[in-house]
Amino acid sequence: MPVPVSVTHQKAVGLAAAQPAELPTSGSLFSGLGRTAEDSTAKQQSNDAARQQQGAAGPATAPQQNCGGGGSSGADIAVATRSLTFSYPDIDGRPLPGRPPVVQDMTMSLPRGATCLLIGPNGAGKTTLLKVLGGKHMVPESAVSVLGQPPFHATALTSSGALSYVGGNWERDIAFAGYAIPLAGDIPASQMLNSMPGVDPARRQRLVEVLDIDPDWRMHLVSDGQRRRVQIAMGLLPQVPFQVLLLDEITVDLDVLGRADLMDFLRQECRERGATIIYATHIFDGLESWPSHIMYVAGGRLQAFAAAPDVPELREGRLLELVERWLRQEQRQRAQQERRDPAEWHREHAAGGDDGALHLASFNNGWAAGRLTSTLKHSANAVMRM
Ligand SMILES: Nc1ncnc2c1ncn2[C@@H]1O[C@H](COP(=O)(O)OP(=O)(O)OP(=O)(O)O)[C@@H](O)[C@H]1O
Repeated sequence: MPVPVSVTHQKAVGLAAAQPAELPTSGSLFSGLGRTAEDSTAKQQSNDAARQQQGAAGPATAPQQNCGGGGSSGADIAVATRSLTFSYPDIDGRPLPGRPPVVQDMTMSLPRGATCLLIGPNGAGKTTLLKVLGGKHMVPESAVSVLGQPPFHATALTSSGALSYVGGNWERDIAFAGYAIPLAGDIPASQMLNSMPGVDPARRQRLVEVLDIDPDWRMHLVSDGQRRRVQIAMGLLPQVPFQVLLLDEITVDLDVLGRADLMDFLRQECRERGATIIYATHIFDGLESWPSHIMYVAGGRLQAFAAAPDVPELREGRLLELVERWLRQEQRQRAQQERRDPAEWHREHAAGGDDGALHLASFNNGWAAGRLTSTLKHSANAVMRM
């Protein structure tokens, strides 16, 4: 039986819970700022000092002034990565040949109470990053810390509901029927919502109201957006309300009102309880005032990470403009890269980076049963290759 593990880079060692982030914020990515990581850190330290003077430090306000955790204690950090690198494995457990890691050398930390927008083009690695943070893929214990613990190894984090990942469509693979079959049994919504043990009835009722769920909905007759509302409620219900919530474009099917109410509710949860949310999305309208932090990923790398007050476009209601500029820039860079010598590109990426020493910590994270045809395409087995 293959053990679910992953292929990682050997640089990922020694995450201390209270490590300040190496802020990858780049001045050129934020208009009118010219701000460097050092500037951000200095500003943050002065903000921290001002907060101490005012005696106003607390989980609800701290993230507004705290980008990467510099100046924060370990207990204040909700999510941290250090040199996090992750590759999906081929059928033999080794990285897919010729493909760079999907997440590369990512170092950051996010304080408790933060509402962080995760932005990036299609295929940037957002879902993969959220799944790694959500404990769905194994990486070295030293590479990721959520609430002070490695999320894959500390299973109580996810089983208790303290760490929750809500993403993708509510679907599953069913043998002989196909992949990604929508979950659509003839089950009333009320039965699903009541099936979770130990839930505070007031919280359940609140979620039903926020998400405007009709308990009489039958799950095989609902629309995509209605199914999504129940899915989100189930993700937010557990007995221990989330401390860290990872949302992977969950609002895509929701109407404008449903989305606005949900985002308000989530921000309130962070302010009142010091919970932390990372939200990956491609829909930006009306989100300018939502995030306390903004994180931009492209090509598997963290390209920018900033506290909201440091991003003029957020203050000025021009988030969409900022994202469009980032994506166009990424598109241009990708086009240039593709024009480069492909052999050189292959050597650089397949070798796992500058030192060329890709370390196979372990194999077979993405258990490949049933996916033989897709994985054989990359296999060294010439006879079976499609
Ligand atoms: N199970 C998998 N096996 C191999 N490669 C994968 C797997 N899942 C994703 N990838 C690859 O990883 C890369 C990043 O995918 P990911 O889904 O994390 O991107 P994303 O930023 O969430 O994209 P989108 O915005 O389109 O949802 C893509 O190149 C994708 O092909």
